[in-house]
Amino acid sequence: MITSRRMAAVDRNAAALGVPLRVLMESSGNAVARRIRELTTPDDSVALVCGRGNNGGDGLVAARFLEDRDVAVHLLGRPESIATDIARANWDALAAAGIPTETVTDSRAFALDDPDLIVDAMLGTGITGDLREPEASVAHAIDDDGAPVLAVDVPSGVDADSGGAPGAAVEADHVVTFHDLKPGIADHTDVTVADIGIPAAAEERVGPGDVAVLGAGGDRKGESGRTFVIGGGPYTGAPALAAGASLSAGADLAFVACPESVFDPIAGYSEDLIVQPYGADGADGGGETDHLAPEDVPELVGTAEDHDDIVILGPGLGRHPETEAAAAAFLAEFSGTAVVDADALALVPEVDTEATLVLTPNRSELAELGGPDVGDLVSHADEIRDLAADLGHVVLAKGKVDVITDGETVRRCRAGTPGMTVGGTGDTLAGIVAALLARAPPFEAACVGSYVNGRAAELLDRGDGLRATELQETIPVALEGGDDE
Ligand SMILES: NC(=O)C1=CN([C@@H]2O[C@H](COP(=O)(O)OP(=O)(O)OC[C@H]3O[C@@H](n4cnc5c(N)ncnc54)[C@H](O)[C@@H]3O)[C@@H](O)[C@H]2O)[C@@H](O)CC1
Ligand SMILES: [K+]
Repeated sequence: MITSRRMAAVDRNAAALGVPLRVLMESSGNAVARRIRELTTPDDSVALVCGRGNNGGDGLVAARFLEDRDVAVHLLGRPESIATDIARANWDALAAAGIPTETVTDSRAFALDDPDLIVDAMLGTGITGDLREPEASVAHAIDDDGAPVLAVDVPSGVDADSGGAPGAAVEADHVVTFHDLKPGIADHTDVTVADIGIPAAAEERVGPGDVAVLGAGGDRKGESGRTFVIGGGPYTGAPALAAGASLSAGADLAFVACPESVFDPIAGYSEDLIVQPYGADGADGGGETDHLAPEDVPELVGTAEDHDDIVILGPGLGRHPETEAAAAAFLAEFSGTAVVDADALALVPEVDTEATLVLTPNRSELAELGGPDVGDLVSHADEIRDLAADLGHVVLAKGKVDVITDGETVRRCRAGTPGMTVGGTGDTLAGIVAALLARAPPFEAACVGSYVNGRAAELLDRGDGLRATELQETIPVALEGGDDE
């Protein structure tokens, strides 16, 4: 089953893999023609009613494959108003081949010549709102005719996702849909799902299509979030990189909560970051602390939850026993959304948490979480999926090829360059994922985050000389979908 939004991502990914929509439409139209042959005898007449979008384009291609048959092509609207280049090219191809066509500019002039089968190629997944004219009147005319109806992709007027048909809609006897079943027609009695040659990698690999549909339909659609990095102590660069990358990926504000001892260097990196020191008086009131400790936790949880911040827990925290106890206490008490990275990861299996987490382990951290200790993540993807299911969190395992899983679905992401082995690219990834968590569900944020981080490195074109700080320049370009492969 596939939603229209996911289908839009997949067809864009297919194009990036060298299989453009024009090629897919050829397969779709061919599949429709094959089903028409199954449903009719050579002497039967077929009326193809085509809209001005790509659903109509499928019908026009089908007509070309049925040149030997008694076929009438009705285009709803003037040829100049055909909405897509591919559909128009297929209209021109019919004309060039001398296949007779008819344009319907007024629904009152629409007449069927007693066909044995009507093909509804008016509208597919591109419908918005109720059927307008002339489509609404033509839908009634099709129903009134009484001939059997074959719908292309979905019956026109029916929402492919919900199955709802608020206004007029075609009642189809048969449906040919493409690539995968659409939820809105799952209960239809005669649906043929046609394989149109979309490569499996277009679904399994994260690609530009996933970026293109991001945010449309997410849980927290349209919101730009605040990122709250809890990190730093023994290290100072990691939390600053994570916070900076999250700003580049669209967060409105990025805070870093760090021990007082490292306030100065972290605050000195960038005027864009808001640095909030904790533990100024030390655990026992005697001097500043240099690490996260359990007594800092209630205030951090309170701050993050009060502002609905997306937390990044871990970058540069180190492994002081008090820090580990504090990170575990944070996870136990926090009920919001967080990316857990670096030293904080090892604590996740020990803690019961209500928080929604995206875990971003590298190879050794994955092994510490209970996952496989391997370089080739892809051939151990099932184990990583099972780990994510056991933990109940999204896992983004970082490797040459990243493996991302919510415990059910597994995707992989090959974006990136060899130069990304440089320190800090894991921190930028955590920052990007945090920013995306404000606008998309966790699995989607993790998938797209992996792609955007890798793509940002590709766009820099630095080879081995990559620096993680530079990614902040190209993250926005990668997120815009600029320079699609
Ligand atoms: N996504 C894919 O991978 C593929 C899609 N294909 C086809 O492309 C279709 C989607 O094409 P499009 O996105 O061009 O969309 P459609 O062809 O479904 O509809 C778009 C057209 O309908 C008009 N329209 C929208 N709402 C309307 C309404 N309520 N009343 C009247 N007119 C309305 C628009 O102005 C536009 O001209 C799919 O259903 C499928 O048939 C296939 O060709 C190949 C593969
Ligand atoms: K249709």
